[in-house]
Amino acid sequence: MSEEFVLANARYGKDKVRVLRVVRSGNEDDKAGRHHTVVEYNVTVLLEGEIETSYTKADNSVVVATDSMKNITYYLAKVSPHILSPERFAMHLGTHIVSKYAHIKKAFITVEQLRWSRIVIGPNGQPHGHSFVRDGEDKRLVNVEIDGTSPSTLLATVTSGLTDLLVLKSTNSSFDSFVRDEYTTLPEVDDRIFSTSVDLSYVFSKLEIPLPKDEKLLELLVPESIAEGSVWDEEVKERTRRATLDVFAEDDSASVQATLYKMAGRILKENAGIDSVSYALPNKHYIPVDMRYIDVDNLTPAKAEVFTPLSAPSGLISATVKRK
Ligand SMILES: O=c1[nH]c(=O)c2[nH]c(=O)[nH]c2[nH]1
Repeated sequence: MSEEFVLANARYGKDKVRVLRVVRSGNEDDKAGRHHTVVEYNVTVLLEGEIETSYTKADNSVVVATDSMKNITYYLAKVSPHILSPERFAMHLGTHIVSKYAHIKKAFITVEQLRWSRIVIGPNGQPHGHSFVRDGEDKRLVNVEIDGTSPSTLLATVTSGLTDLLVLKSTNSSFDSFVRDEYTTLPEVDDRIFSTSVDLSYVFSKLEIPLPKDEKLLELLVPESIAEGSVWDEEVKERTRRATLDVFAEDDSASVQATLYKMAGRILKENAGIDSVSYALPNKHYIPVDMRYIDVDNLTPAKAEVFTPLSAPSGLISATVKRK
């Protein structure tokens, strides 16, 4: 009798592979001249392909162990010339796995990069050669999908962005003219605090990577097209973070929705290689304290100076903006 169910989809892999990589570029013999760069990544590797029988027939012959995925991640962290760019490293990892295992058709690589910024020392602000500071809880987040279903090329979809960028502005934010009915208790305000924790992601135009013929190259390094690709350069990261902060600070905000749309538009204007931009912006409410108990006006927007953060609930405003 045939079973009454089938495997609808399957994807598996390793999560939270934590890696810190030191890149040494100065004169190591001279303690004072040592110049290092560090990156810290949390990597997720997930695979799809001809792996059904591992679920349906207990057939482990199709299983690349998740432990091996962890080992490949460490190995490429050691040898990849792309380690300092999370986008390129993720592409290297994904293309390496899909081209090495014929029955693995797709790789989904996520790289979360934690902040380690160079410490600036002394009165003249000298960047230190090998000391770093966690100067923010925001993270860079990169998702790469490598599609190896076609025989001669790999198709890469690269999504990049940031999470947990906490911002607050203390004026130039209003919210009025919204629906008023029997459920409405929120007063209209021409001035309020606007605070959010920015989650931003943007999708680059798809990239075709021709499979290199040289086995060695495939084994060890990335296809040239990744190395040459310039669209993932640091400048894009800097421009998108800058656009987010600039627009947030400068906009005379009519709502989170309206500010979000302007941020996304600026990113699309400034970055030709980006096809669409998504934001998720929690509206982290700060409520003026009602001080009428002591006959003090702290509620009129212009007089509101003491606020209390509302940990929950928060609004959650999200949208994707794309080119026409
Ligand atoms: O900018 C805002 N957008 C909303 O949709 C909303 N809803 C709400 O209660 N406050 C706000 N603020």
